[in-house]
Amino acid sequence: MNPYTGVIILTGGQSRRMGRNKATLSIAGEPMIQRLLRRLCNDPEWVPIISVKHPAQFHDSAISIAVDQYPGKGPLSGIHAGLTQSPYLLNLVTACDLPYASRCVAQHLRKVAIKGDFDAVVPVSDGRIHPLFAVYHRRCLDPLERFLKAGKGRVQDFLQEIQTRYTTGPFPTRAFFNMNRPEDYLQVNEWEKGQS
Ligand SMILES: Nc1nc2c(ncn2[C@@H]2O[C@H](COP(=O)(O)OP(=O)(O)OP(=O)(O)O)[C@@H](O)[C@H]2O)c(=O)[nH]1
Repeated sequence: MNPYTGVIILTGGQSRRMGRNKATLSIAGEPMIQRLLRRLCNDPEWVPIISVKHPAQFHDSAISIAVDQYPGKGPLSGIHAGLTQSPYLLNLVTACDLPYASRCVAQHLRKVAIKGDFDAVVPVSDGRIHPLFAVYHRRCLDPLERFLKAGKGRVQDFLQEIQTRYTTGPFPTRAFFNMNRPEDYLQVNEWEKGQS
């Protein structure tokens, strides 16, 4: 198996609940997108692809950008764009609002995907599935395209149409903590203060 894995970082959301762009929220002086690049892509075998709604949203000549082809369809649209752009068979998809996204978890998901040859490997923690920190095989692209063309958009529904493996870990605390609202961001800042 090719050792390279795409890391598709979804940044094309509207951040309505947060009220400001979650991809650029700063944690200990570091914007979320940079934090994710550092945490997940500090090994050359984990190659970032930034999934955006508009090309103007992010620019870095060293990083591949994937632009939504199904605007308004939410995270699945970003996953579709990322998989279209990715030359790799296996791809970690991550939301941009996960401050404690963990490469150990990503590696575990990748191993499970390789061992069982699944279309997607999705973690389950505290009884909740986390499809926005999950590994997707590139062959999800065709079924995903059909799904989106049929006007559908719910991630959970899509996972039922492919060979999805759910895995329960154990996973590190907070690995799937996501910041949707200002109070979640405040909570992360409190945790970070406790670290210093
Ligand atoms: N590329 C792309 N990413 C998206 C899209 N919608 C959501 N995302 C990303 O998917 C992840 C989860 O998004 P949500 O928190 O469900 O939605 P959101 O639009 O960011 O936030 P709300 O407006 O508060 O629902 C985030 O990383 C978003 O940036 C989209 O249409 N395109």
